[in-house]
Amino acid sequence: HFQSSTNLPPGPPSIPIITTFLWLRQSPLQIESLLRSFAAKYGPVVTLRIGNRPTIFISDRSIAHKALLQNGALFADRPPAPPMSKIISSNQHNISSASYGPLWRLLRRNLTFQILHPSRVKSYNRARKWVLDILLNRLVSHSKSETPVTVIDHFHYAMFCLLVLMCFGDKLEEPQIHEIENVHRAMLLSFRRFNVLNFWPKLTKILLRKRWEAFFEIRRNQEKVIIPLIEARRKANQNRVNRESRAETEEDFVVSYVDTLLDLELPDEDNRKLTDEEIVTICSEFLNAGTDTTSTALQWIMANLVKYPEIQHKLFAEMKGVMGDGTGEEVKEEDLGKLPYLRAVVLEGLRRHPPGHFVLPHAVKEDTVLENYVIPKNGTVNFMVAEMGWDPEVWEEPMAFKPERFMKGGEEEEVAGFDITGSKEIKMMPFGAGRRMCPGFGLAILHLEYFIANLVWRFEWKVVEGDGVDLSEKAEFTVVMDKPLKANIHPR
Ligand code: HEM
Repeated sequence: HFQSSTNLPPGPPSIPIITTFLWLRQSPLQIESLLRSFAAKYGPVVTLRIGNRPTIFISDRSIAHKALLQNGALFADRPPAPPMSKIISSNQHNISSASYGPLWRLLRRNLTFQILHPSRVKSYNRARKWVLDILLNRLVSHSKSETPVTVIDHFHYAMFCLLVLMCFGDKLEEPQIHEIENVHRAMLLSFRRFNVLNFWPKLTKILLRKRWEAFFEIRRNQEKVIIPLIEARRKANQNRVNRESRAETEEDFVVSYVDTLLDLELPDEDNRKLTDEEIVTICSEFLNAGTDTTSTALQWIMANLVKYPEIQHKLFAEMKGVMGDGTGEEVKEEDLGKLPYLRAVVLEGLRRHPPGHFVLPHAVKEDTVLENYVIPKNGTVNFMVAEMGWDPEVWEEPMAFKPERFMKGGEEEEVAGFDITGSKEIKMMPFGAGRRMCPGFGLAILHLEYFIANLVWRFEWKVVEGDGVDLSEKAEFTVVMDKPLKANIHPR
């Protein structure tokens, strides 16, 4: 039908400004259940109008595969940033918001090849050990009090430390890390409050002038804390002729993300260098992208290990098989590859409790046909991550937590063969899929495995009698536990 091939995907009729109000007032989880009911009514590709852009949601994994993998280049763009995000992203000069083009490619390649390359990731092992010791010491001193420990703040801090050390060099001390954390937290906490500024900037610049000022103040504070750190790396680097030779001469010199950003030249902008403000933006993207996501996943997984002691026991037994009886020692990174059940626990955690229930908004550069619908270039496209991983056609009892799915005899290929990038078929997509897929997925899995292994190796995690483990969700920056995990921990 010619008619249907020029149509937007179906969706509820709406008066734009009302949907926008609803969008702002409802919690994202309410939106998600609303979307589920729309999908039941209108099918797997649905249009909503938010602001003045048609927003399209895709809930079906094979359509997602068609869009993100088979037509990857068409669906790899991002929509223009709304006013507030434009400021936070230095006018879309970071990886997650840059439009699909040379700047995005440069920044993404820099992260992938300079920082996330396995040999470079290895060079951060001292940082990981340092942070693990901080975390374990905090837990050991807590366990002496014999009261339940609420873990999320500890997990969050540990992940944040790790990324700060990768970002600014591993010579920072805890007080400096706290300072960086404070300015970032201020920005994240205020997101909801500032969201309204995105929709009616002209109006809100007058009506909500104080709110705009508060927002600028938070951004300035962030720059005040981060720019001196950038300056310090710049000075340190000026003394060297060649960083690689320096790495050889100074045994403990570790290349940081900032170092690599200082070297970049922007191909589209007369090969200029990044400004300090842009570097602040890109560093803060790095810290934000990897902290809440990973610590949320860690909390969900530990919650399931507390709730299902038999799974925890099986995991401990697997480690014992590799480590022998040497309790007290840590599980080393080299050992992680010998622990398939550990990997299965992590994958199952990411499937059942993906930290983000949506990817970041995508866009197409040209009107594009998908499933006989037109995806318009002035629109936004999103994918329902959680739905994809809960498809009963792929997963038996999709809402159950069963790492055995990923082991021999389970419904999936074994962990070693499981393709989290979904290149042939999308069965879950906690990291997205295709060209915009999370570049940090390998690092995230390493961090999860390393911490889960050591947390379980060092302590037995037990449910708090009478409290249980409540797996209800709450949407914040990521989808977190509504009742944060509390557990009793006993040194093994
Ligand atoms: C469990 C942890 C993590 C999860 C679940 C996660 C998930 C995601 C998702 C769903 C996206 C959006 C994909 C899309 O728009 O199609 C994304 C993008 C991104 N993530 Fe992650 N992520 C995690 C950890 C990390 C880490 C550790 C880093 C940094 C090293 C990172 C850096 C990024 C960046 C830079 C992007 C933007 C990619 C682009 O637009 O090209 N993430 N992530």
